[in-house]
Amino acid sequence: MLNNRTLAPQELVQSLANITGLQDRDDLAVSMCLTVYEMLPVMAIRFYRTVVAGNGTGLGLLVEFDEHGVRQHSLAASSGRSSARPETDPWLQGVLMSESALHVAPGGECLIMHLRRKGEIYALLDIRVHEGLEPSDLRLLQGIARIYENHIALLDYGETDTLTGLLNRKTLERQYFKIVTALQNLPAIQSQGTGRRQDQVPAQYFLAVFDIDHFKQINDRLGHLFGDEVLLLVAQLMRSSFRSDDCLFRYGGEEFVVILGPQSREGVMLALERFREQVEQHDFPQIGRVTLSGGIAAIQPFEVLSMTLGRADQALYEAKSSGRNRMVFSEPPPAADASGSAGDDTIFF
Ligand SMILES: Nc1nc2c(ncn2[C@@H]2O[C@H](COP(=O)(O)OP(=O)(O)OP(=O)(O)O)[C@@H](O)[C@H]2O)c(=O)[nH]1
Repeated sequence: MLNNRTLAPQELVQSLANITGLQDRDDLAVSMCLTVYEMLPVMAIRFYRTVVAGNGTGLGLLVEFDEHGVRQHSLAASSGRSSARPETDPWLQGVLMSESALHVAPGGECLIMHLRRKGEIYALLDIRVHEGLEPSDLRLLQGIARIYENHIALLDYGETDTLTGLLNRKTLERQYFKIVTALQNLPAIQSQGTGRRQDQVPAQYFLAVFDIDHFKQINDRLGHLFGDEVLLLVAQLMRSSFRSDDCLFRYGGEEFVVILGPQSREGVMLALERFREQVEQHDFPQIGRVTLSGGIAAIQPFEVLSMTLGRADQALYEAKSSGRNRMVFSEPPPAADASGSAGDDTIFF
């Protein structure tokens, strides 16, 4: 069924105000779809997020909007990894590779629009219409897309650490809360699953804390500017070493946090060891060799951030006191099993 509604200007402004009032990117995607659906004569809208797959960039369906209402697919911890099936439509894949921001299918009944973030394609909006949109509708659509992109840029600015460009401490709290909420809802998510093997994702998330070894000596010997340069280089090494859907934070000073998952304990240890070795082997200008130590804790569904951080910190302390330049796993809290820990279970989406 075609949505023939045309919004009055005051409703339009209200809709746009709603978009710019949101901080959660998943809610933002829903609000964006709702606005377009209400504003233009469309039949259906799909919002895809770009996801990094093994062999390049793919698409994950995040929101579907049509006459039946809205269907939102879970993203794994909002990390950009869609739990929905990956999109394999060759036309959509082609659009993803293209430079042009707006694509109209022959016949005009399908429009795809790029949504960009930091110059890269961040999402695709797939709009199905009964007949081609008017030029004025297209301009309206492009305007909404600009508002969305500008708002994402502002969110990015508020969520990142100015020196390293990594996510900041405030964002860690929000991200952590999202993960534990998803883990707590695990049984509900499981019951909605298709049960297909390829839809199964290991349910464990991990939090790792790193601290640069003897960083004070670097500052004392060469000055804070050199110290800052080391922080910057470590952040760059983090970006190149970890997967793009791992969440990287500067926690404060020379402490960094990574949230990894869903992953196995072995996979996490492998990733962290690889990063530790990369830092150890990197030639830091004027300084030479820099090492770091880390502590890792599995995130428990009913544990608050300060407790998980506390366990990771304790493991970090052990890494420091047993010689530095190493990663140490924290043991789960004694009550973990009784509290509904996901353990080695699987999240079904
Ligand atoms: N350059 C720079 N230094 C910082 C920043 N934040 C914290 N520091 C410094 O980081 C140093 C941390 O030193 P310590 O906590 O004693 O630890 P460490 O020297 O790394 O020793 P270990 O952690 O035990 O290996 C202090 O000298 C802080 O002043 C920053 O943003 N820039």
